[in-house]
Amino acid sequence: MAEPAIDVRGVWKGFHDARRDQTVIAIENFSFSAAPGEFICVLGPSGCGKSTLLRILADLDTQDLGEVRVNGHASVVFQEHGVFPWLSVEDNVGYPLKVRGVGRAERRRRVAPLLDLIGLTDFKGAYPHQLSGGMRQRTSVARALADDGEVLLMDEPFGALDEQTRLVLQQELLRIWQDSGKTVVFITHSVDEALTLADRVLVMSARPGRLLADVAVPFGRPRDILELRRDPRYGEVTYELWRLLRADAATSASPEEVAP
Ligand SMILES: Nc1ncnc2c1ncn2[C@@H]1O[C@H](COP(=O)(O)OP(=O)(O)OP(=O)(O)O)[C@@H](O)[C@H]1O
Repeated sequence: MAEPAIDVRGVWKGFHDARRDQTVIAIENFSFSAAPGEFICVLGPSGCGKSTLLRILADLDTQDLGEVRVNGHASVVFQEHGVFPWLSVEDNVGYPLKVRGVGRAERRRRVAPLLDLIGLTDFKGAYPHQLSGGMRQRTSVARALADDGEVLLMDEPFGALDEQTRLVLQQELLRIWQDSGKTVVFITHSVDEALTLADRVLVMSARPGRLLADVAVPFGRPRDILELRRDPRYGEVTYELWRLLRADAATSASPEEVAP
């Protein structure tokens, strides 16, 4: 069997809560692995530790316990504010190349097909404040593609967008991913988004984040994200994921959260 692209074993992570002078466990004994080219969605309620997990995978934070192996370079797309307001679209996308010392002419040459891919060629000279939210997120995705890691880590990249823009970008992401062979870890709190995109959905419990279930998504590829919703299995898996989340919410509410 091929070596996993990502291997996470028994990861724990806590943060010091200065107000209460105690440690809050954000991630509890979390393990999973991803095969090269697999699309994994991590689904869980707000505050369950999804971003923390992603930051650990991206090497932006370290776990307290456990092992994390990411094979190759990881590129990251954040939820919002992922683009530099003082750079044009073209310079935002080319930024990772600049950091590596790639000269201006070569950057332009490499960025051009990416701008084309995300449909922003006509806006390459625009600045983020002149763009819609969807265009900014496209820019973010293109920048991660310019960075060209074998692994793409995405932290709720479409969370702040309206439903229609979100669907368009999901379909685009699937198309780009399908041709790229990249391994993707995509964080979301949307059941629909997870089912639309993923090969496997890792369901996280409410804080502390534990792996509740690793659910295989039964739909083939390539996916038409509208047709998908007509598949009778769509309702079944949606129900299964909601059932897991609801059962966890019922058992994990802290006394102060359920107190009248
Ligand atoms: N730097 C930090 N210092 C202290 N506590 C933190 C820090 N980062 C995260 N936490 C805590 O860890 C827990 C998990 O946070 P995290 O941001 O990973 O959750 P999340 O699932 O990504 O949430 P959301 O879906 O709302 O973005 C939360 O209780 C949060 O308050």
